[in-house]
Amino acid sequence: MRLSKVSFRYRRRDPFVIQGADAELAPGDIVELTGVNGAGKSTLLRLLAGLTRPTKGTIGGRPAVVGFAPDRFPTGQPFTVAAYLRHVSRMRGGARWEPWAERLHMEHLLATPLGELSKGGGHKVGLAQALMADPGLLIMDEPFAGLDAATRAVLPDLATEVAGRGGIVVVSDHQGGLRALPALRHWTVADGGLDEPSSPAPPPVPVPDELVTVTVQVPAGELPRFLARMRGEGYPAREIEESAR
Ligand SMILES: Nc1ncnc2c1ncn2[C@@H]1O[C@H](COP(=O)(O)OP(=O)(O)OP(=O)(O)O)[C@@H](O)[C@H]1O
Repeated sequence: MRLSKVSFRYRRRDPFVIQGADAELAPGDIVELTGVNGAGKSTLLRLLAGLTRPTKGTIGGRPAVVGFAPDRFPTGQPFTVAAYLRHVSRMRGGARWEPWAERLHMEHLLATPLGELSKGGGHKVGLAQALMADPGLLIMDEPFAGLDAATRAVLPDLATEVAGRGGIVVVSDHQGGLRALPALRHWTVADGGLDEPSSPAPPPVPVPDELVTVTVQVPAGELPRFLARMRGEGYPAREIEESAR
């Protein structure tokens, strides 16, 4: 996939948000995109996805199937999460959505109407619909923002799997969530220009969260409230079946 002298502005006479961007992406590439707020990261991601056309220049060789996880999932649709994922599955030729619901820790959200989702919940739905299609180009806009720790920990594996199948992955990220990946490419957007520094940014300071499993016994009548509270705080809490205890 190749970007040749790509420039973009939202309206005539507006300044260009992206100016003269040149870049090449090869199968298996994973790219981390950074830049200050308003630099043009989301704009560039939409151009890469083909959701917006360049004002000048061209983007060629885009893989046929694009998965796009937006920074804000549009929740104004009259579906529950499960109904929405079934709908996307039908549009994507019957792709299975259940494994994604499990990997993204969203089973407890399936009966929730899209309009009632939290920011992180909406984010998970956006990721599930993007991944479901087995994309040749996966674009994720700030996927680490608003996600609980267990789901953040899964994202590097998901990116690696798509790249391992020959896909291209481009991710805007302020948090260095993919920095542990070997051969991660790094792009920055500043003053409209797209740059790929030869020396990568320093590794992130935060240590990845280590997950431990604990068991807690609560009176049966309090279980729904307890689970809701834990999940509300971002923990993937679930009841353990009697036979599995
Ligand atoms: N729909 C739009 N119409 C007009 N201008 C827009 C639109 N969307 C974004 N912009 C402008 O384009 C510029 C780049 O915005 P963009 O959202 O791409 O930046 P970003 O790097 O993703 O920012 P952030 O880190 O805050 O998400 C900003 O000046 C923004 O105000």
